[in-house]
Amino acid sequence: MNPTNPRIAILGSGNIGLSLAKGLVKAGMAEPARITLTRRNTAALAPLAAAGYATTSNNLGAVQGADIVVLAVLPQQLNKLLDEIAPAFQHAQPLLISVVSGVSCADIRRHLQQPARVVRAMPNTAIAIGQSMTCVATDEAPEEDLDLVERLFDTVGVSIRINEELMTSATALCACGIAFFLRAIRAASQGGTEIGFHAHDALKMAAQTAKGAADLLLQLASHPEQEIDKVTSPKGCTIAGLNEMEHQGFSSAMIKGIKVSADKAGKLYHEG
Ligand SMILES: NC(=O)C1=CN([C@@H]2O[C@H](COP(=O)(O)OP(=O)(O)OC[C@H]3O[C@@H](n4cnc5c(N)ncnc54)[C@H](OP(=O)(O)O)[C@@H]3O)[C@@H](O)[C@H]2O)C=CC1
Ligand SMILES: O=C(O)[C@@H]1CCC=N1
Repeated sequence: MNPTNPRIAILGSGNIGLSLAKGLVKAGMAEPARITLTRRNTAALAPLAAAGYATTSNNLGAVQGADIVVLAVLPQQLNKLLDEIAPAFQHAQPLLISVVSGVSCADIRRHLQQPARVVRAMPNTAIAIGQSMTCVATDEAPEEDLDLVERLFDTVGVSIRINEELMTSATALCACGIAFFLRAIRAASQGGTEIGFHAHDALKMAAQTAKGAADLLLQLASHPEQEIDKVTSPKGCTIAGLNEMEHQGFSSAMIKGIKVSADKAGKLYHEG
Protein backbone atom coordinates (compact mmCIF):
# COMPACT_ATOMS: atom_id res chain seq x y z
CA MET A 1 0.00 0.00 0.00
CA ASN A 2 1.13 3.54 -0.72
CA PRO A 3 0.49 5.09 2.75
CA THR A 4 0.29 8.63 1.42
CA ASN A 5 -2.02 7.84 -1.48
CA PRO A 6 -3.90 4.59 -0.74
CA ARG A 7 -6.65 3.26 -2.95
CA ILE A 8 -9.84 3.49 -0.92
CA ALA A 9 -13.15 1.70 -1.47
CA ILE A 10 -16.16 3.03 0.39
CA LEU A 11 -18.86 0.37 0.39
CA GLY A 12 -22.17 2.05 1.11
CA SER A 13 -21.95 5.61 -0.14
CA GLY A 14 -24.78 7.19 1.79
CA ASN A 15 -24.65 10.01 4.29
CA ILE A 16 -21.54 9.07 6.23
CA GLY A 17 -19.72 7.29 3.38
CA LEU A 18 -19.97 10.36 1.18
CA SER A 19 -19.12 12.74 4.02
CA LEU A 20 -15.95 10.71 4.59
CA ALA A 21 -15.04 10.71 0.90
CA LYS A 22 -15.52 14.47 0.63
CA GLY A 23 -13.57 15.08 3.83
CA LEU A 24 -10.60 12.98 2.67
CA VAL A 25 -10.50 14.79 -0.67
CA LYS A 26 -10.85 18.20 0.98
CA ALA A 27 -7.98 17.33 3.34
CA GLY A 28 -5.80 16.31 0.39
CA MET A 29 -5.58 12.74 1.73
CA ALA A 30 -6.90 11.18 -1.47
CA GLU A 31 -7.79 12.17 -4.99
CA PRO A 32 -11.32 11.36 -6.14
CA ALA A 33 -9.91 8.97 -8.75
CA ARG A 34 -8.32 6.89 -5.93
CA ILE A 35 -11.68 6.50 -4.18
CA THR A 36 -14.25 3.97 -5.34
CA LEU A 37 -17.77 4.61 -4.10
CA THR A 38 -20.34 1.83 -4.13
CA ARG A 39 -24.05 1.64 -3.62
CA ARG A 40 -26.81 -0.38 -5.31
CA ASN A 41 -28.50 2.66 -6.81
CA THR A 42 -25.48 3.95 -8.71
CA ALA A 43 -27.57 6.58 -10.51
CA ALA A 44 -27.60 8.47 -7.21
CA LEU A 45 -23.79 8.66 -7.44
CA ALA A 46 -23.80 10.39 -10.87
CA PRO A 47 -22.67 13.79 -9.46
CA LEU A 48 -19.78 12.03 -7.70
CA ALA A 49 -18.80 10.23 -10.91
CA ALA A 50 -18.83 13.60 -12.65
CA ALA A 51 -16.52 14.91 -9.91
CA GLY A 52 -13.97 12.18 -10.72
CA TYR A 53 -14.77 9.43 -8.20
CA ALA A 54 -15.01 5.84 -9.40
CA THR A 55 -18.56 4.64 -8.83
CA THR A 56 -19.98 1.14 -9.07
CA SER A 57 -22.44 -1.31 -7.56
CA ASN A 58 -19.82 -4.07 -7.72
CA ASN A 59 -18.57 -4.36 -4.13
CA LEU A 60 -16.30 -7.32 -4.80
CA GLY A 61 -14.59 -5.53 -7.69
CA ALA A 62 -14.14 -2.42 -5.55
CA VAL A 63 -12.49 -4.42 -2.76
CA GLN A 64 -10.18 -6.25 -5.15
CA GLY A 65 -8.52 -2.97 -6.18
CA ALA A 66 -8.32 -1.40 -2.74
CA ASP A 67 -5.74 -0.95 0.03
CA ILE A 68 -8.38 0.33 2.46
CA VAL A 69 -12.01 -0.78 2.48
CA VAL A 70 -14.55 1.26 4.43
CA LEU A 71 -17.77 -0.49 5.44
CA ALA A 72 -20.48 2.17 5.61
CA VAL A 73 -23.82 0.40 5.16
CA LEU A 74 -26.54 0.13 7.78
CA PRO A 75 -26.03 -2.59 10.41
CA GLN A 76 -28.99 -4.48 8.95
CA GLN A 77 -27.35 -4.41 5.47
CA LEU A 78 -23.90 -5.54 6.57
CA ASN A 79 -24.10 -9.34 6.41
CA LYS A 80 -25.24 -9.37 2.80
CA LEU A 81 -22.40 -7.02 1.89
CA LEU A 82 -19.84 -9.18 3.74
CA ASP A 83 -21.11 -12.26 1.84
CA GLU A 84 -20.42 -10.40 -1.42
CA ILE A 85 -16.88 -9.34 -0.59
CA ALA A 86 -15.66 -12.40 1.36
CA PRO A 87 -14.00 -14.06 -1.70
CA ALA A 88 -11.60 -11.10 -2.04
CA PHE A 89 -10.06 -11.91 1.34
CA GLN A 90 -8.82 -15.28 0.15
CA HIS A 91 -6.25 -13.49 -2.03
CA ALA A 92 -5.52 -10.17 -0.33
CA GLN A 93 -5.72 -8.50 3.06
CA PRO A 94 -6.90 -4.92 2.61
CA LEU A 95 -7.41 -2.97 5.81
CA LEU A 96 -11.09 -3.00 6.75
CA ILE A 97 -12.44 0.10 8.48
CA SER A 98 -15.99 -0.30 9.72
CA VAL A 99 -18.07 2.72 10.65
CA VAL A 100 -21.12 0.49 11.13
CA SER A 101 -22.76 1.03 14.50
CA GLY A 102 -23.12 -1.85 16.93
CA VAL A 103 -21.08 -4.43 15.01
CA SER A 104 -17.84 -5.65 16.57
CA CYS A 105 -14.59 -6.46 14.79
CA ALA A 106 -15.14 -10.09 15.84
CA ASP A 107 -18.68 -10.06 14.35
CA ILE A 108 -17.19 -8.98 11.02
CA ARG A 109 -14.40 -11.59 11.00
CA ARG A 110 -16.92 -14.26 12.05
CA HIS A 111 -19.22 -13.44 9.17
CA LEU A 112 -16.38 -13.15 6.63
CA GLN A 113 -14.90 -16.41 7.91
CA GLN A 114 -11.50 -14.81 7.29
CA PRO A 115 -8.79 -13.50 9.62
CA ALA A 116 -9.27 -9.94 8.34
CA ARG A 117 -7.58 -6.82 9.77
CA VAL A 118 -10.53 -4.85 11.13
CA VAL A 119 -10.51 -1.44 12.79
CA ARG A 120 -13.71 0.32 13.80
CA ALA A 121 -14.12 4.07 13.45
CA MET A 122 -17.03 6.17 14.64
CA PRO A 123 -16.92 9.54 12.89
CA ASN A 124 -19.70 12.08 12.54
CA THR A 125 -21.01 14.01 9.56
CA ALA A 126 -18.80 17.01 10.37
CA ILE A 127 -16.12 14.88 8.73
CA ALA A 128 -17.21 16.48 5.43
CA ILE A 129 -15.75 19.80 6.65
CA GLY A 130 -12.77 18.36 8.55
CA GLN A 131 -14.41 18.75 11.96
CA SER A 132 -15.29 15.18 12.94
CA MET A 133 -14.87 13.75 16.41
CA THR A 134 -13.86 10.21 15.52
CA CYS A 135 -13.40 7.35 17.97
CA VAL A 136 -11.30 4.41 16.78
CA ALA A 137 -10.96 0.94 18.26
CA THR A 138 -9.94 -2.57 17.44
CA ASP A 139 -9.63 -5.89 19.19
CA GLU A 140 -6.70 -7.52 17.47
CA ALA A 141 -5.61 -5.51 14.42
CA PRO A 142 -1.91 -4.64 14.54
CA GLU A 143 -0.77 -1.37 16.08
CA GLU A 144 0.31 -0.05 12.67
CA ASP A 145 -3.25 -0.44 11.33
CA LEU A 146 -4.73 1.43 14.27
CA ASP A 147 -2.07 4.09 13.80
CA LEU A 148 -2.92 4.46 10.13
CA VAL A 149 -6.64 4.78 10.84
CA GLU A 150 -6.00 7.39 13.52
CA ARG A 151 -3.78 9.38 11.16
CA LEU A 152 -6.39 9.12 8.43
CA PHE A 153 -9.17 10.45 10.64
CA ASP A 154 -6.90 13.10 12.17
CA THR A 155 -6.81 14.72 8.75
CA VAL A 156 -10.60 15.16 8.87
CA GLY A 157 -11.04 16.22 12.50
CA VAL A 158 -9.92 14.93 15.86
CA SER A 159 -9.61 11.24 16.65
CA ILE A 160 -9.15 9.30 19.85
CA ARG A 161 -8.58 5.64 20.61
CA ILE A 162 -11.10 3.97 22.87
CA ASN A 163 -11.79 0.44 24.05
CA GLU A 164 -14.00 -1.42 21.63
CA GLU A 165 -16.71 -2.03 24.25
CA LEU A 166 -17.25 1.74 24.37
CA MET A 167 -17.99 2.08 20.66
CA THR A 168 -21.78 2.10 21.08
CA SER A 169 -21.39 4.83 23.69
CA ALA A 170 -19.18 6.75 21.26
CA THR A 171 -21.89 6.38 18.62
CA ALA A 172 -24.45 8.07 20.86
CA LEU A 173 -22.21 10.84 22.21
CA CYS A 174 -20.32 11.79 19.04
CA ALA A 175 -22.08 10.46 15.93
CA CYS A 176 -25.67 10.99 17.07
CA GLY A 177 -24.40 13.95 19.07
CA ILE A 178 -24.23 16.09 15.93
CA ALA A 179 -28.02 15.84 15.68
CA PHE A 180 -28.50 16.53 19.38
CA PHE A 181 -26.45 19.73 19.27
CA LEU A 182 -28.06 20.80 15.99
CA ARG A 183 -31.50 20.42 17.57
CA ALA A 184 -30.32 22.50 20.53
CA ILE A 185 -29.13 25.22 18.14
CA ARG A 186 -32.38 25.05 16.21
CA ALA A 187 -34.37 25.38 19.43
CA ALA A 188 -32.27 28.41 20.43
CA SER A 189 -32.96 30.00 17.05
CA GLN A 190 -36.69 29.40 17.48
CA GLY A 191 -36.49 31.14 20.83
CA GLY A 192 -34.60 33.96 19.11
CA THR A 193 -37.36 34.36 16.54
CA GLU A 194 -39.96 34.51 19.29
CA ILE A 195 -38.09 37.40 20.92
CA GLY A 196 -37.74 39.43 17.77
CA PHE A 197 -35.21 38.20 15.20
CA HIS A 198 -35.88 37.06 11.66
CA ALA A 199 -35.37 33.31 11.39
CA HIS A 200 -32.19 33.44 9.27
CA ASP A 201 -30.57 35.96 11.61
CA ALA A 202 -31.63 33.99 14.68
CA LEU A 203 -30.10 30.79 13.27
CA LYS A 204 -26.81 32.48 12.42
CA MET A 205 -26.67 34.07 15.87
CA ALA A 206 -27.46 30.80 17.64
CA ALA A 207 -24.93 28.79 15.58
CA GLN A 208 -22.08 31.26 16.12
CA THR A 209 -22.90 31.44 19.84
CA ALA A 210 -22.78 27.63 20.05
CA LYS A 211 -19.47 27.61 18.19
CA GLY A 212 -18.06 30.18 20.63
CA ALA A 213 -19.22 28.11 23.60
CA ALA A 214 -17.55 24.95 22.22
CA ASP A 215 -14.35 26.84 21.45
CA LEU A 216 -14.20 28.26 24.98
CA LEU A 217 -14.01 24.68 26.24
CA LEU A 218 -11.64 23.41 23.55
CA GLN A 219 -9.27 26.36 23.32
CA LEU A 220 -9.10 27.21 27.04
CA ALA A 221 -9.36 23.57 28.22
CA SER A 222 -12.02 24.96 30.51
CA HIS A 223 -15.03 23.36 32.24
CA PRO A 224 -18.59 24.31 31.21
CA GLU A 225 -19.58 25.42 34.73
CA GLN A 226 -16.50 27.63 34.96
CA GLU A 227 -17.53 29.41 31.77
CA ILE A 228 -21.20 29.49 32.81
CA ASP A 229 -20.22 31.21 36.07
CA LYS A 230 -18.69 34.04 34.01
CA VAL A 231 -21.99 34.63 32.19
CA THR A 232 -24.41 34.45 35.09
CA SER A 233 -24.47 37.93 36.66
CA PRO A 234 -26.03 37.98 40.15
CA LYS A 235 -29.81 38.38 39.98
CA GLY A 236 -29.30 38.50 36.20
CA CYS A 237 -31.13 37.25 33.17
CA THR A 238 -28.79 34.33 32.33
CA ILE A 239 -29.31 32.52 35.62
CA ALA A 240 -33.04 33.19 35.36
CA GLY A 241 -33.19 31.58 31.91
CA LEU A 242 -30.83 28.75 32.80
CA ASN A 243 -32.71 27.80 35.95
CA GLU A 244 -36.00 27.83 34.05
CA MET A 245 -34.46 25.46 31.44
CA GLU A 246 -33.28 23.14 34.20
CA HIS A 247 -36.73 23.21 35.87
CA GLN A 248 -38.04 22.06 32.47
CA GLY A 249 -35.53 19.17 32.36
CA PHE A 250 -32.88 20.48 29.94
CA SER A 251 -29.83 18.52 31.23
CA SER A 252 -31.96 15.55 32.14
CA ALA A 253 -33.44 15.35 28.63
CA MET A 254 -29.97 15.36 27.03
CA ILE A 255 -28.61 12.73 29.42
CA LYS A 256 -31.62 10.46 29.01
CA GLY A 257 -31.58 10.85 25.23
CA ILE A 258 -27.90 9.88 25.05
CA LYS A 259 -28.56 6.80 27.20
CA VAL A 260 -31.46 5.69 24.98
CA SER A 261 -29.35 6.27 21.87
CA ALA A 262 -26.44 4.22 23.19
CA ASP A 263 -28.77 1.41 24.16
CA LYS A 264 -30.33 1.42 20.67
CA ALA A 265 -26.90 1.55 18.97
CA GLY A 266 -25.96 -1.67 20.74
CA LYS A 267 -29.06 -3.45 19.40
CA LEU A 268 -29.06 -2.35 15.74
CA TYR A 269 -27.15 -5.32 14.32
CA HIS A 270 -28.68 -8.17 16.26
CA GLU A 271 -32.27 -6.91 16.50
CA GLY A 272 -32.46 -5.06 13.17
N1 LIG B 1 -25.02 9.03 9.39
C1 LIG B 1 -24.12 9.23 10.37
O1 LIG B 1 -23.94 10.34 10.88
C2 LIG B 1 -23.28 8.08 10.85
C3 LIG B 1 -23.55 6.78 10.49
N2 LIG B 1 -22.76 5.76 10.95
C4 LIG B 1 -23.02 4.40 10.52
O2 LIG B 1 -22.73 4.37 9.12
C5 LIG B 1 -23.58 3.46 8.47
C6 LIG B 1 -24.32 4.16 7.34
O3 LIG B 1 -25.17 5.13 7.87
P1 LIG B 1 -25.79 6.28 6.95
O4 LIG B 1 -24.72 6.80 6.07
O5 LIG B 1 -26.49 7.19 7.85
O6 LIG B 1 -26.84 5.45 6.11
P2 LIG B 1 -27.30 5.65 4.62
O7 LIG B 1 -28.56 4.87 4.47
O8 LIG B 1 -27.29 7.09 4.27
O9 LIG B 1 -26.13 4.96 3.77
C7 LIG B 1 -26.04 3.59 3.56
C8 LIG B 1 -25.72 3.40 2.10
O10 LIG B 1 -25.42 2.04 1.88
C9 LIG B 1 -25.87 1.72 0.56
N3 LIG B 1 -25.99 0.26 0.51
C10 LIG B 1 -26.89 -0.55 1.11
N4 LIG B 1 -26.65 -1.83 0.82
C11 LIG B 1 -25.55 -1.84 0.02
C12 LIG B 1 -24.81 -2.85 -0.61
N5 LIG B 1 -25.13 -4.15 -0.51
N6 LIG B 1 -23.73 -2.49 -1.34
C13 LIG B 1 -23.38 -1.18 -1.47
N7 LIG B 1 -24.05 -0.18 -0.89
C14 LIG B 1 -25.12 -0.51 -0.16
C15 LIG B 1 -27.18 2.47 0.42
O11 LIG B 1 -27.47 2.82 -0.94
P3 LIG B 1 -28.29 1.83 -1.90
O12 LIG B 1 -29.60 1.59 -1.24
O13 LIG B 1 -28.36 2.60 -3.20
O14 LIG B 1 -27.46 0.61 -2.02
C16 LIG B 1 -26.87 3.77 1.19
O15 LIG B 1 -26.44 4.78 0.31
C17 LIG B 1 -24.52 2.90 9.53
O16 LIG B 1 -24.04 1.65 9.95
C18 LIG B 1 -24.44 3.92 10.64
O17 LIG B 1 -24.66 3.30 11.88
C19 LIG B 1 -21.68 6.00 11.73
C20 LIG B 1 -21.36 7.25 12.11
C21 LIG B 1 -22.16 8.41 11.75
O1 LIG C 1 -28.75 7.11 13.53
C1 LIG C 1 -27.97 6.18 13.36
O2 LIG C 1 -28.30 5.01 13.63
C2 LIG C 1 -26.59 6.45 12.85
C3 LIG C 1 -25.51 6.00 13.79
C4 LIG C 1 -24.84 7.23 14.28
C5 LIG C 1 -25.41 8.30 13.51
N1 LIG C 1 -26.33 7.87 12.71
